[in-house]
Amino acid sequence: MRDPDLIVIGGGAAGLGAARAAARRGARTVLVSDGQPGGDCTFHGCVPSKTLIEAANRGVPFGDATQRLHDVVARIAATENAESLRAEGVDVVLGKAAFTAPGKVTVEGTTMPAKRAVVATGSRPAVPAVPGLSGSAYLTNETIFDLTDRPASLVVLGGGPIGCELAQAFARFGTAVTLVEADARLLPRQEAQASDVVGEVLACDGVDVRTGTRVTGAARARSGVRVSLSDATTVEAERLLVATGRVPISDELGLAAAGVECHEDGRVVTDQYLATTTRGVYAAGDVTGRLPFTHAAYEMGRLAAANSLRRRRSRYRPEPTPWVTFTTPEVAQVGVTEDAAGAGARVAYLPMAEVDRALAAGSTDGFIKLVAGPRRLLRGTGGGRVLGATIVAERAGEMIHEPALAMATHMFTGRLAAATHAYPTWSQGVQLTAAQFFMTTGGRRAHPARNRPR
Ligand SMILES: Cc1cc2nc3c(=O)[nH]c(=O)nc-3n(C[C@H](O)[C@H](O)[C@H](O)COP(=O)(O)OP(=O)(O)OC[C@H]3O[C@@H](n4cnc5c(N)ncnc54)[C@H](O)[C@@H]3O)c2cc1C
Ligand SMILES: NC(=O)c1ccc[n+]([C@@H]2O[C@H](COP(=O)([O-])OP(=O)(O)OC[C@H]3O[C@@H](n4cnc5c(N)ncnc54)[C@H](O)[C@@H]3O)[C@@H](O)[C@H]2O)c1
Repeated sequence: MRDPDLIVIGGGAAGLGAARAAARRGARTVLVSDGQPGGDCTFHGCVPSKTLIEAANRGVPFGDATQRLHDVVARIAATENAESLRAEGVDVVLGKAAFTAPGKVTVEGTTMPAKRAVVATGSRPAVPAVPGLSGSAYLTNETIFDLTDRPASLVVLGGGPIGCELAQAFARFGTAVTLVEADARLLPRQEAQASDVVGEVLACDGVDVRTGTRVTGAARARSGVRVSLSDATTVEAERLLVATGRVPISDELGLAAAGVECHEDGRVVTDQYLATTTRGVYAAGDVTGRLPFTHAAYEMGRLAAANSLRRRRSRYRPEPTPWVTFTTPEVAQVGVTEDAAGAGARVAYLPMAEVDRALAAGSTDGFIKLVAGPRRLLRGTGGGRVLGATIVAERAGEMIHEPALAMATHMFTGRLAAATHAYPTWSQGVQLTAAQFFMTTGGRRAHPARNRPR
């Protein structure tokens, strides 16, 4: 076989994005993956978690839900397997890759020349150093989707997206769930008001939410596991799920041998073109520590591969990338939050209780918040360009794409306000919110952003 033009290491979303983009450009592309292509998203992340969440919301019993989960994973994995990738022009090598020198990659004892490479090795669960935890048979996202029987009780460590999504899903299946979060609020990376709504709905679902609380110890107990908390209480449950963040997979890759530098916490150092510190080597996805989402990983992979193969490179622009936490209601965000908005920014806010469709659906938890820059032509009145949005609503994951498109196209809020939206849709709430940059509507008007310290 002739030498590859590009070697992609890792078969998750970032690796798939990179390999497909390179093959489409006619480059001889080799994808090295130490498991079936698909990565975390397909096998241990988005796909199984969203299948489980949908089943829980529709009242499907746990046993049927896990069967459905395996079917859905298999169907999606079949679109990404070695055979289908070969049909797209990508050669797949199954095995663990490592750099042995600049321009050289070894896979299971065979060395390949790698004048261009994309590192897309993803991340693994971060497990806190808590006495007794390692012996407590804890679950992570790599094992929880293999459960066949519903646990009667579950302690979830970590109130980020994984913790909140799965705590609610298991509570809806009938498991008694305790959710422990070290920060003062759930989903600490999102708007504080979003955390409040999610805390309230989880409590309504029967989840025992303990924020501002750390785990100080864990031990096996007759019921399963006993967890000691920093507030001097203990919780016993059948199972324990650790969902306390991620660590990039950059060790055991021989990156130092290739001159590729990493930050202290393992993130591969990349510049605005996703280039690493070694010429010809790019990185994409979770391993970079940039936006930790499937669609962002895929886009980074696509761009990294294109940049490695062409002279005129493009910058990676993360700002208009939306993300969604799939609780009920969903929490969706793009761009800046009110707290992070700069001077001159204005904010429009609308509770879902004032959106007719939400009233009709009897699903009024949540709000829409739009952040816009200054509009100098209108002397600061009116809305400038859309800088960010947070939407908490039953269908927030669908609604966020309008503000995301506005950001991607540098749109002014006036266009959102002026475009006729169908009545009565959830998205009409976005139009009503945007209108507040121009007039008082329903007694509400956009206000200067309040930058609150966290
Ligand atoms: C429970 C859960 C739910 C999630 N839900 C969502 C969601 O709803 N929406 C969303 O956008 N994101 C979600 N995410 C995040 C998303 O899964 C990740 O951001 C995404 O998978 C990152 O893709 P990646 O390609 O960077 O890494 P990965 O998917 O981790 O892929 C990396 C691949 O590289 C392989 N690899 C590692 N080292 C080597 C080596 N030396 N040689 C060869 N191969 C190697 C790994 O085995 C893996 O297959 C979720 C994550 C979790 C854990
Ligand atoms: N819908 C989605 O897009 C989605 C869903 C799930 C996961 N993900 C991604 O997967 C990654 C992992 O998710 P995650 O929720 O594990 O990570 P995370 O880092 O977002 O959240 C982890 C949470 O655990 C808390 N924590 C850390 N140590 C703790 C301890 N000892 N005790 C109690 N709490 C502790 C942190 O304060 C944090 O709130 C994230 O990057 C996330 O964006 C995305």
